[in-house]
Amino acid sequence: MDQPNLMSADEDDDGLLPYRIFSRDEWARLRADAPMTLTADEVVQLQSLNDPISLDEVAAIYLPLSRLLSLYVAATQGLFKATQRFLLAEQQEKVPYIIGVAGSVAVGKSTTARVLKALLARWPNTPKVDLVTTDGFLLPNAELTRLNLMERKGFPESYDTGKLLHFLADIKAGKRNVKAPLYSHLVYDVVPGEETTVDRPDILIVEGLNVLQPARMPKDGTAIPFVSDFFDFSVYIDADEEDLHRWYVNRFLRLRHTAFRDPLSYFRRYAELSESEAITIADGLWSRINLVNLQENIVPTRQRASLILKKGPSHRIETVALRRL
Ligand SMILES: Nc1ncnc2c1ncn2[C@@H]1O[C@H](COP(=O)(O)OP(=O)(O)O)[C@@H](O)[C@H]1O
Ligand SMILES: CC(C)(COP(=O)(O)O)[C@@H](O)C(=O)NCCC(=O)O
Repeated sequence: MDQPNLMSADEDDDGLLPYRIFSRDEWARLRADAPMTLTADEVVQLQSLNDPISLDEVAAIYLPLSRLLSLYVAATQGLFKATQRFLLAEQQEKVPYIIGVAGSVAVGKSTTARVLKALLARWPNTPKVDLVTTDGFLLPNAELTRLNLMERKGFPESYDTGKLLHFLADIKAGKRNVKAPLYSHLVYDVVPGEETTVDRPDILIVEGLNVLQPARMPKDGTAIPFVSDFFDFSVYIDADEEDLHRWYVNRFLRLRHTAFRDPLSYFRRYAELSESEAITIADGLWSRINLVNLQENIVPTRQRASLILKKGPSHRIETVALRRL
């Protein structure tokens, strides 16, 4: 197989960042002999509204990634066994391998996470793969309103980060039946009393815009881990601001004809707006909240990811950057 062309001069702005950069074609070649385990129909089922993905995208981007992850998971299990041997410990059950998926609102994190989950679950050893989204760890709207944070939804202060850290610590400690709260995009709020249960999967995917963010440092010097301290691997989905803005507004316009018509929708009142009124509302939400959050709190975490997938204007991944170990 050809060696990928490593463009060292283009690796980063100042030559300091530890990534190998691949063009789409170079990365696609690294699929090697990984078999296609999804059908075109299954891929359509996995995609989100306004976030197209094709079988070609799965073959070129996600099968090489699945192959890389199968090698990394095996290596991590080897390291785990080595540590057990060093500690003269009884052979313990392996702990879940945790993969973080980060990126802007409307970049298509949910589609990526679902495609990854489906592919990993179809490895020959059929691992159990679970998926959790961090929006469940947002503070409920009532609490955000009380704290005057409704215009800061998705910002670091809008999450119960302590709860998320405890959740991840329990998973890594090998606990059974660990619960995570659930968020509804329809109702635009955390759903009281609804939970998802994570019961010792082989792999857990944790998706959310905040997953690579640093801890807010406590003044008393107590050590607080980063969410990503619990990750074995992380993916950042990247796209240009203009593309993200357009995808967000287009999705909002499409939701007017679908989800917003549901009586339970928080945005019910927007279903009847004219297109130009809807564009004004969506532009406002994007520029006041999601764009500011992207610039201040999400893009600065990009360089912490193990892998950066850079999308072009039609959601097609054009470049892949893999962190050097
Ligand atoms: N107001 C809404 N009503 C219903 N579904 C929504 C709404 N906003 C977003 N969604 C859906 O929620 C999911 C998550 O969206 P988002 O947090 O922007 O992440 P991403 O686009 O990166 O997956 C997507 O599947 C999207 O289509
Ligand atoms: C819930 C969100 C913060 C997204 O969280 P994610 O699932 O991407 O982690 C976002 O969809 C959101 O509601 N942003 C606030 C502004 C808006 O209504 O778009």
